[in-house]
Formats: sequence, C-alpha cells, structure tokens
Amino acid sequence: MIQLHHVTVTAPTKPLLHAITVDFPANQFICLIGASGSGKTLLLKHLLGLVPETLSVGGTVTFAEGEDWVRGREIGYIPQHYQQSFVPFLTIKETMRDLCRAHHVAYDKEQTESLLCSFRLDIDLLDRLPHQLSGGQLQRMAIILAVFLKPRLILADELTTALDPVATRQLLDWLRNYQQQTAATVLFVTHELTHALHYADTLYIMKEGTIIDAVTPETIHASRHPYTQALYTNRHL
Ligand SMILES: Nc1ncnc2c1ncn2[C@@H]1O[C@H](COP(=O)(O)OP(=O)(O)OP(=O)(O)O)[C@@H](O)[C@H]1O
Repeated sequence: MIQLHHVTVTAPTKPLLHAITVDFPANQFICLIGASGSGKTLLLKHLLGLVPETLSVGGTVTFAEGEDWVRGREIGYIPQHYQQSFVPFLTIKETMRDLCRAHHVAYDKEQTESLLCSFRLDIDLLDRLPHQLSGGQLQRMAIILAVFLKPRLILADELTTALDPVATRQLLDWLRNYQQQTAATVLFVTHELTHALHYADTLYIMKEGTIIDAVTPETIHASRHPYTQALYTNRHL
C-alpha cells in the first residue's frame, strides 16, 4: 500500500496540491483521472521526488512500512513526454547499463530481450541511439526502460495521447497484463474515462489539486459526487 498523508505542493503564490490523504492499494491497476491542471502530473512527480525546488512540499508518503523506495529501481516512471527517458548520445543499451550501474544490479540480457520480444521490437534496436527509433518504437522502449529493473510501482503519465485506437489498446493491454503477471502496482494518469473504466481496478478522481472521489468501474455509476457523476454521464462525448 502507498500511503499519502496531508501531501501538499505549494507555489509561491498559491497551493497546487491541497492536503491529499489517500491509501493507494498495492498490486492494482489504478487510474488517476481528472481535468487538465487538476494536479495529476504533480502528484506523480511528488511520488518520484521530482517536484522542482521552486515549489514547497509537505506531508508524508510511505511506500511500504519501513522501506525506502527509490526512483528507477522500486519506482518506474513513464513520463508524458517519453523522449525524456533517454539520453540523446547514448544507445538504448548504454542507457540501460547506466541505470543498472546506478542501482547496483546486473544487466539482465535475457529479460531485456524477452521484454522487447513481448512488444515485437527487434533486438538490434538496443544498439541504436534514441533518434534512430520511430516515435512508436521509442514509446514502447520507454515502457521497457521503466519496467526492466522490475519496479514495484509503475507511474505512467498520459501514455496514449499520441496513439491511434489500435495502438492504444495494444499498449494498455500490455501494461495491464504486465501488472497482473508481476503483481506490481500501476498508477496510470489519463483523461480518458473509457480507458479507466476498461482497465482500472480503482479510479481516483482529481479536481483542483485534490482527490475528490475513489470508485471502481462497478461503483462509479452510483457515486454521489457531482463531478464524478458529470464525468460518467459525459463519458461517450
Ligand atoms: N513548476 C511549477 N510551477 C508552478 N506551477 C506549476 C508547476 N508545475 C505545475 N504547476 C501547476 O500545477 C497545476 C497542476 O499541474 P499538473 O501538471 O499536475 O496538471 P495535470 O492534472 O497533470 O494536467 P494535464 O492533464 O494538463 O497534464 C497547474 O495549475 C500547473 O500550472
């Protein structure tokens, strides 16, 4: 379980995240959904320890009792702009080996190749620079980069904004499958309620810097929160 207690992020002139207290269950596919600017990315960045120094943070985050989870090892991150996962002058394999060195783990060639295979990516791509991959290949490689050290928590930010419906379906199916096989926890940020309803175990609804509701695909229709009701009613628009 990931516990947030009174988490705040504040800009010099205004609060951005307001005293968020929530327990995210472990081993679930969790969707974080909300309007643009509601604080979804900022919440992920706080979990990653990546909130910029110009903002002040408060409250506590406990990943698992008595454990210290580290970004890159226990926490994998697929950023909204997935190109940010790569170093332009390093091949994909060099980036992976650097990550292994940084976290004192051995590079697992077999596991990496099996991940590429599960995405139907050619193994030769590992020896290329990021700009020598197509956008779609690079996006799938960003997912591999986020999971290849077997993190317990995977944070995925707006993974499918640039994808057509078929590619979106394949990618989300892959991530859902991976989550179930590894029993990792996935925190998936999306605007798309239909995706959340199809894939999530639990949905957390964000509005204006806080989590205002928690529902499941089965219970959302009965939510008493007006914002959740409006999201649900307008889901096909
Ligand atoms: N470094 C920053 N300095 C000041 N304000 C920031 C900073 N980063 C984010 N914000 C503000 O915090 C609020 C939440 O931003 P955030 O990026 O988390 O929204 P979001 O829900 O992910 O939106 P979107 O769906 O459009 O990506 C916004 O009002 C944004 O302008």
